[in-house]
Amino acid sequence: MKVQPARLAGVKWIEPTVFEDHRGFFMESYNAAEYARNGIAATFVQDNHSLSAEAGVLRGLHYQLHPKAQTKLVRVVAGSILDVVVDLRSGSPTFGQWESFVLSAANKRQLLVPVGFAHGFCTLEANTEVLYKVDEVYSPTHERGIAWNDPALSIDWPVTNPTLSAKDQIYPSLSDAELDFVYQEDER
Ligand SMILES: Cc1cn([C@H]2C[C@H](O)[C@@H](COP(=O)(O)OP(=O)(O)O[C@H]3O[C@@H](C)C(=O)[C@@H](O)[C@H]3O)O2)c(=O)[nH]c1=O
Repeated sequence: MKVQPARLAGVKWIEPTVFEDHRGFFMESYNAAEYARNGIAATFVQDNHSLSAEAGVLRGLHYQLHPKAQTKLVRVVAGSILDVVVDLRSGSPTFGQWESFVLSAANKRQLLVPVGFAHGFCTLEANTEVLYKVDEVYSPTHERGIAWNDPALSIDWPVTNPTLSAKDQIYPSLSDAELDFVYQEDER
């Protein structure tokens, strides 16, 4: 596997080793020891799987507060997404900045989203399935969000009129969001 640091410190772009043959392919989509050797030492406790039926479904921007803050390891097994992370860490040189990545069933890439980031994605194809591991369980009382279209973020989404959940239509802007993340110098 290859792991590359993203522009935003702590975010990692992962290229698994894929073995292709006449039957199709095989890959280790996760291996605790190998990922730890590559600097991804989270202990994952929950696996999530979502299907979005149409292109232009946007889920986000989501995070959980401490003590239920989550590291996420994201991949796509059908279709494709534009995956977006936003730095929410107080004291970070890149606070409020976003970065995006295309994850697809075809490219088999994974994205490591550390604690301290809001996460969201927009589907680029119908019937897109996203799988992600998290290192803290879901906690509705700690769940928070930021408006996907906050002008202060000005994220370059692939659609202007996405399909949203009711919850995602009323999240506040970054300036009004409740945050409890602090940037640590060693977060590379
Ligand atoms: C996230 C989550 C939701 N649920 C339930 C709550 C709700 O009834 C239903 C759908 O939840 P949501 O609308 O929050 O699902 P969704 O909008 O897909 O939320 C997800 O979005 C992406 C971008 C993330 O980063 C995830 O962490 C998560 O927040 O599933 C769980 O039971 N466990 C979970 O871990």
